Amino acid sequence: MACCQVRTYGGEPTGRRQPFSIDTIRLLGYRDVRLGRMNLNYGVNEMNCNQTKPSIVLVGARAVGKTTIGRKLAESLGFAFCDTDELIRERAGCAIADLVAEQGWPAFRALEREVLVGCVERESTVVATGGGAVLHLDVWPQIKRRMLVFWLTAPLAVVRARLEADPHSASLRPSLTGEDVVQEYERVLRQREPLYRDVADRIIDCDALDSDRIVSDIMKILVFS
Ligand SMILES: Nc1ncnc2c1ncn2[C@@H]1O[C@H](COP(=O)(O)OP(=O)(O)OP(=O)(O)O)[C@@H](O)[C@H]1O
Ligand SMILES: O=C(O)C1=C[C@@H](O)[C@@H](O)[C@H](O)C1
Ligand SMILES: [Mg+2]
Repeated sequence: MACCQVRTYGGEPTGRRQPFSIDTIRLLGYRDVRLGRMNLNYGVNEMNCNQTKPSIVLVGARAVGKTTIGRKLAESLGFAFCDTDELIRERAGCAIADLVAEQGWPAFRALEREVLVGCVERESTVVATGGGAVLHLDVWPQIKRRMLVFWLTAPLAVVRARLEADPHSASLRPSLTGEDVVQEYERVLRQREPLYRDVADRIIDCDALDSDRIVSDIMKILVFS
């Protein structure tokens, strides 16, 4: 029986974070929680002992595959799935592009913040976030106390191609700056990369792999007892 969950922080005493190995931690069905060697030195944060299974949050740039991977990962884990953009659409009662056109990005970000805060209490859930969810700096410490955060990355060319090919891009991903969406992509990504890095417990380089392969790679990281 599980008694307590632990969360490890990868990183050096300097504060510079590194991806760490959570392979040795039985995060799911954890009868026996052990810490990787490096983590012993760098701090352990006890998580809520009543929580049954730690939820997983996916962050990353637009069109990197958070929704696609998140849905499949949830299925593989037997977890619930939720998507913050979907919840925002439900609350707004319209497409993201219409919300932004009518009320502007601040209205979208306000709803996004509410939805993110609502996700903090979710158990046994995979949460796919929107590309800008990391902008809500004050919410992430709460999220990180209870959930594992995976940052999905892929080469710029791969993501740009998906962004252009995705028929949902127009309604899901209106321009953030007034520039062409593909043009602004690289600059926005550069600005946000430190934020993704800062919240991430683990970085998943999706490269141009198919989604089943990415899910199976993530499943291998999560060790079952
Ligand atoms: N591994 C993959 N291989 C090929 N196509 C993919 C892969 N992952 C996602 N896609 C495609 O890329 C597009 C964007 O994927 P998805 O909507 O999952 O991205 P996202 O990260 O959730 O984007 P957003 O930040 O806007 O929510 C979709 O058309 C999806 O089918
Ligand atoms: O990168 C962003 O800021 C966004 C990404 C999408 O997932 C949506 O959340 C919305 O279009 C904003
Ligand atoms: Mg998405």
